[in-house]
This record gives sequence, C-alpha cells and structure tokens, in this order.
Amino acid sequence: MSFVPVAAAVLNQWVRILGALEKKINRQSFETWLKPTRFSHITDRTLYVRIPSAEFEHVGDRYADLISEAVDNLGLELDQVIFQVPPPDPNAARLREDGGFAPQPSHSLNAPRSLRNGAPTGNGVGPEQSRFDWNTAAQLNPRYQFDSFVIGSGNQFAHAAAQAVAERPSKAYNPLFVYGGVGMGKTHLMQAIGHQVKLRQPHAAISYVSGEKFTNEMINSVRYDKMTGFRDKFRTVDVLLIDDIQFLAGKERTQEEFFHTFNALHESMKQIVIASDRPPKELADFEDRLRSRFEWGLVVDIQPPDLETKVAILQKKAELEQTVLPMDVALFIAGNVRTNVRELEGALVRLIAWCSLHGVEITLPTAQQCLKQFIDTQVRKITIEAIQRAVAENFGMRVAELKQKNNSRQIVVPRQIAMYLAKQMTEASLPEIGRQFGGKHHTTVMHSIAKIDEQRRNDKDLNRTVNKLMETLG
Ligand SMILES: Nc1ncnc2c1ncn2[C@@H]1O[C@H](COP(=O)(O)OP(=O)(O)OP(=O)(O)O)[C@@H](O)[C@H]1O
Repeated sequence: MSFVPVAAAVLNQWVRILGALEKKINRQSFETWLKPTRFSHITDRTLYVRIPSAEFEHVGDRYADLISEAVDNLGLELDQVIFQVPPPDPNAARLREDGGFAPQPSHSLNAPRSLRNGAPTGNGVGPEQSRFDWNTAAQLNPRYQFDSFVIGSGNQFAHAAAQAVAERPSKAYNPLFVYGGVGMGKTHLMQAIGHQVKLRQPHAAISYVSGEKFTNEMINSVRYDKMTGFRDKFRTVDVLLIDDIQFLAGKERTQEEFFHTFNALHESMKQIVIASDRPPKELADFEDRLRSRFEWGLVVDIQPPDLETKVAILQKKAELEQTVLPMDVALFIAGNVRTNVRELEGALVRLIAWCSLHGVEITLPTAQQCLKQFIDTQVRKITIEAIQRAVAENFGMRVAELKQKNNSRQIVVPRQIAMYLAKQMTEASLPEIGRQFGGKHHTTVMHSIAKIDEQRRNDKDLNRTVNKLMETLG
C-alpha cells in the first residue's frame, strides 16, 4: 500500500514469513515457538528476529527449511535470518541507530540457504527503545484482521464497536471491554483493531499482551528490580490490547500495577481494549475500582455464532486456505461442531489435511469419514448426567436437588435449563429426560424446554448462562 512507509513494509517481512509458517506448522508449535518472536531489524539483506530467551535458539535450526521456503516463495530479498535473544539487562543496553540491537557472534546452524540464528551478549534494546518494540507489527497475528472476521448476529455489535475504536482510538469508547466464551473471536477482534490502527497510523505504538504475560512480566520485573522498565513499556503505548484479563483474578499486586497502567493511559487519552471470558461485574477477586473502570467506556459481548454464521466462517477460512468447500460439507461441519469457532476451524483444518493426504476431493462422504471420530467424541461426551453436574455446579447446588419435587424458583430455573440442555445436546427423548429428572412427566419436560427457549430471547443473563453451559459441555 503506497502510504505505508518503508519501515512498516520492512517490518512486514517477518510478519509475512510468519504468516506462511503458520500454514505449515501445527498450531501448538506455532503458538509456542514462533508467535513469541519479534521483528528486530534488517541490515544488508539480513533479517534479525528477536527471540524471548535462549530456549528459543533452536527455532532457526528447526524451521530453517520452512523459513527458506517462505523467503523464496514470498520473493523476499534476504540472504539470512538471524535469531537473537535480547540482552539480560535492558538498562545496560544501548540503542542502535536503526533501532535494532547489534548482531553478536552467533551459533552457526549450518542451516540451508544461509539461515542461521544467534544470541547477542551485549548491546541491546534499552528502555528508550520501548516505542520501537511496540511498532513491531509481528506482535499481532497477521490473520486476525477485520477482513477475515465474519459478522453474524452474535458479534455484530462487538464488531461495530471494535471498528469504531480502530477508526477513532481513544475517542470512540475507552476502554472497550469485549467479553465472550472460549474461541468466540475476542482475540481476533482486538488484534484487528491493532492492525487497523497500524495501517492508519504506522507510527502508533501498539501493544498486545495477555493477562498472563502481563502478570509474568511484572513478577520478573519485581524480582529483578526492573519495575521502571516495565512501567515505561506499558505506560507509553498508544493502544494497549490486553487479552484474558480474568487471569489477573486474585493477583493483588498485578491488579494494582494494572490499575496504575490503566489510569496513566486513560489520562493521557490512550486507547485501552480489554478482552475477558466474562463481564466486568462477574470478575470475581477483582478490586472494585478496576471493575468499575472496565465499565467506563463500552462493554460488549460476543455470543456464539448461529448456523449461518458458522457456515460463513467456514467458507471464509476455506477461502483463506484457497480451498473450495462445498455447501453441504460446510453445513455438515457447522451442524456438528457446536459453538466454539476454534473447534470449527480445527475440523476444517483436519478435513483439508486429510483430503490432501489421501489425494481425495472434499465431499460430504469424505468429510463424514474423516470427521467421524471428531464428531463422535463431541457427541459421546455429552450425557444427561454431565449436563446435570455442570448445571448444579454452575448454580452452586447438588445434582440431587435437580431431581427433587421442589418447585422453588432457585431449583426450578436450573432444572428447566438442564432439561433444555438435555434436549439440545443429547439424543434423549422427552420421556427419557423426564425419567432422569426424578420421574417428571414428558409434558413437564416439554414445558420447561419451551420456557427456556422463550426466555433465552428475552433475558440476556439467562441466555448467557445457557451459552456458557453449552460451551463448557460442548
Ligand atoms: N467471527 C469470526 N470470523 C472469523 N474467524 C473467527 C470468528 N470468530 C472466531 N474466529 C476464529 O476462531 C479462532 C478463535 O478465535 P479467538 O482466539 O479470537 O477466540 P477467543 O474468544 O479469544 O478465545 P479464548 O477465550 O479461548 O482466548 C481464531 O482462529 C479466529 O480467527
């Protein structure tokens, strides 16, 4: 894009290589070993990549062939890629003129096509370089863009809010608090904000960090007396994207630090986006002053996708994989994978890999054959007993109480929800469900199901509870 300055285009080289590697490497290895790497700088056709610790030194070795292949396929003018560990003491580090840190004698890996890695021992990034660090687009997953996010009824409000924030950071909603269940697209959406801001303001300092990473970095900073660096790092960004904030529950010191980070950013009109698995009010073991700040801007939820959205997500993912996905196959997968989009994606990836391995086309019979075990496992897992246990746990009651002849509201609602889930998530007939709830008549079961069905449309909290239970069970 013509308005992206050269620096951003250069940064993109490692992002693009990562994008290519992500398609070739299994998700867990990618998340563990490649996602934490960061672009450092490029000098004389050598791309320098930062690795978080010496543990990652084998990355260059292990993925040398794939990196070479990606460099070739992308037509990048690079002779080598060097992996470097940042120096142990950032305060002692000196900033290079080009914003990187000096290459050090490296471990020669005999990697093909001149790819090798290295560990620096001296000069490196100092606190004054933190803004440079935040400019490395590699912190964001290149796949998590607005373009690749499918809008459906469950996420359209969250999507619109995210777009508004990306268009007018710190002016639309600050903070933006996005919550929803596992694999619903919270990370995708918040990273899309980061990409969009970056595109419009290439020099904006953007940080994406999980609650866990924030906590660990803080603990290490306290331990090694580097709190000044830690504070500089998080309080000087233009956009802070903090994921899985629920991880801070019960961690008083981290919450205190985050409270001050939040205040510093908010006061200087910097954008904060927070993702969580539950709304602020339900964040137990959180200080009230933090919970209330989370509600200062806009709180939006992402609800599980309906069938149409699931089909559209599958089509979009297939398109990104340059694969044609017949409609009957998309419907088959969408109908059998319940709510978690990550699992939906997993089923598709498995199908594509399986068909390519067996040299067959993607058709309904091949999908049924390939995904049989995957789907059976989902179905097998859900029994009425499992539903009763999950519901009882959710409402803080005993399973036996769900089966008693007690018609108090505290018992009736959970029981109705459990019956509803039994109908939705198992093959059991109405009389069978009735039997498992202490011998209720099948018309009582029918009434309960209809009641919850209706309430889900009108009562947001109840709907969320049902969705949460479905996710836990599914
Ligand atoms: N609406 C959507 N359109 C396209 N892809 C989606 C959508 N929702 C989720 N996904 C995909 O599903 C996967 C899981 O999404 P993501 O990691 O953003 O979920 P999450 O809500 O952050 O989950 P967790 O709570 O487990 O961190 C990602 O690959 C993401 O791209």
